[in-house]
This record gives sequence, structure tokens and C-alpha cells, in this order.
Amino acid sequence: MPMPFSTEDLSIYYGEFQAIKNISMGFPAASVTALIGPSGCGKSTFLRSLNRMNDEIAGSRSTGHIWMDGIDLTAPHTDVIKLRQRIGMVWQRPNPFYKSIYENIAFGPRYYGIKNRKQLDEIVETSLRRAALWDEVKDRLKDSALALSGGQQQRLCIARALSVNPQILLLDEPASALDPVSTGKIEELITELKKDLRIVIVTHNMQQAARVSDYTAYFYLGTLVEHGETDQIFTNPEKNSTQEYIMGRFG
Ligand SMILES: Nc1ncnc2c1ncn2[C@@H]1O[C@H](COP(=O)(O)OP(=O)(O)OP(=O)(O)O)[C@@H](O)[C@H]1O
Repeated sequence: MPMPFSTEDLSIYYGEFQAIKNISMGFPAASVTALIGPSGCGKSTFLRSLNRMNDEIAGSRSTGHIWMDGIDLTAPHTDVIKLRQRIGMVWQRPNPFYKSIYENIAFGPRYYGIKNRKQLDEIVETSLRRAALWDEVKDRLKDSALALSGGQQQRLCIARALSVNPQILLLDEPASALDPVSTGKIEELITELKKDLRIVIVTHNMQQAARVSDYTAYFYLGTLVEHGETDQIFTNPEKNSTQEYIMGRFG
């Protein structure tokens, strides 16, 4: 049975400012949830909090719970390094390490204790295949990752996240810096990956949210206004403000 993953009454503060207000929502298995809403409404803050990345920001703190498999990830004794192995993240701008393509992927598994070269080779190949990049790079694994195009670098970052076998992938506007062809590849990849993973994606692109997500959550000023199946949110939202945002952003 797939593990449940949800937030309960989650609030996030930067100093006195409350950026996320008491959000409770679940993320079903084998599905993509899109977080949408105007700039500054808290989408990235919420996303980053799901694997405790937001803790790295000085002055930030949270209340409430993040449940994974019956365990509260906000508990102080949580091993955040292990947690980030289970919940991977890909950022808006591709950020490969200044290393070879191979070393970018092998880095995580090595960090988590895999030393055997053959095993690492297999992980590198599998991860690059899963990220639909293998055919483009298999003959140049020793080249610098920075020699890849922006779209390839982003797929490399997805492969890097996949290399440690996460159960959840957090994507913060992963295609917003890319051209339409590269964006299409990332969207295809998301659709493929969700068969094995839970994916949460922040996007400003309504067409993209409609294309790739199964569930959509509309955020406004730190609150979760509406959350439901993407088809319903896009065709028949319950709240006027959801409709206005989506209509205003479409086309
Ligand atoms: N490091 C920080 N320190 C203080 N305030 C922050 C910090 N990061 C974000 N905020 C504030 O928290 C609120 C939510 O910001 P966040 O970046 O999460 O929104 P967003 O919906 O992802 O925006 P965008 O769509 O523009 O990326 C904003 O008011 C922002 O100014």
C-alpha cells in the first residue's frame, strides 16, 4: 500500500510574517499535484517546507505537521539528510554541480554509501534513462555537465534527484527557464515519472498545470483557497477567485 503524504495545519513564518496559513492537504500516490497562484502567495515556501528545505532560511519557522507514512517530518529529531533522499527537489534554474555528467549523478548514491563502481555505473545509466537523457549523453559521461544545454541540464538535475530513489519529487517551476521544446520534454518526463512517484510542481503556466497535473491547489496570500482534481478546478471551480485567477492567466 502506498504511503500517505500530507500536511496538517501547516503554517510557515519568516520572522513575524506568516507566509503560509494553516494548510492541510494530501498528495495522492502516483499523481502530480500543481501548486498555482499569484506571485508571493507562498507556493515556493510551501513546496520547500515539504522536505524541510525552508528550514535553511534564517528566520523561518513552522508550526503544524507534515505526515509521511505516519511519521511527522516536522519533529525536531528528523534526519533531514535522509528525508531529502526520500523527497527530492528540482529548482527553477538548472543547477548542476561543476562536475562531469557522471559525477553529478553518482554524487548522491556515493554520499549515501555506495562505493562499488559497477553499481554506480548502473545507477547513473538508470537515472539518466528515467530522466530521458541517456541517449543524448551516453557517449560523453565524462564531459562537464555545464556543457549541456539548459534543457539537458534540467533533465540532468532530475536524474540527479532520481539517483537516490526518492518517493516524492518537488519541482519548483522546473521549465520556466526553458524553451518550448525543452519544456515539452520535461512535461513528458513528469507524466512518465508519476507512475512511480508522487510529484508536486509549482507552476505559473496554467496550460502546463492543466496538461501535467491530476490535482491542483490554488494558493492566495498564504492560504489554500481551493484544492481538487485538475479537471474540476479548471472547468468548474467552487470559488470565484480561483476562476478569476485561472481565466486571467489562461491564453
Ligand atoms: N527568505 C525569505 N525571507 C522573508 N520573506 C520571504 C522569504 N521568502 C519568501 N518570503 C515571503 O513569503 C511570501 C511567499 O513567498 P514565496 O516565494 O513562497 O511565494 P510564491 O508564491 O512562490 O511566489 P513566486 O510565484 O513569485 O515565486 C512572500 O510575501 C515573500 O515575500
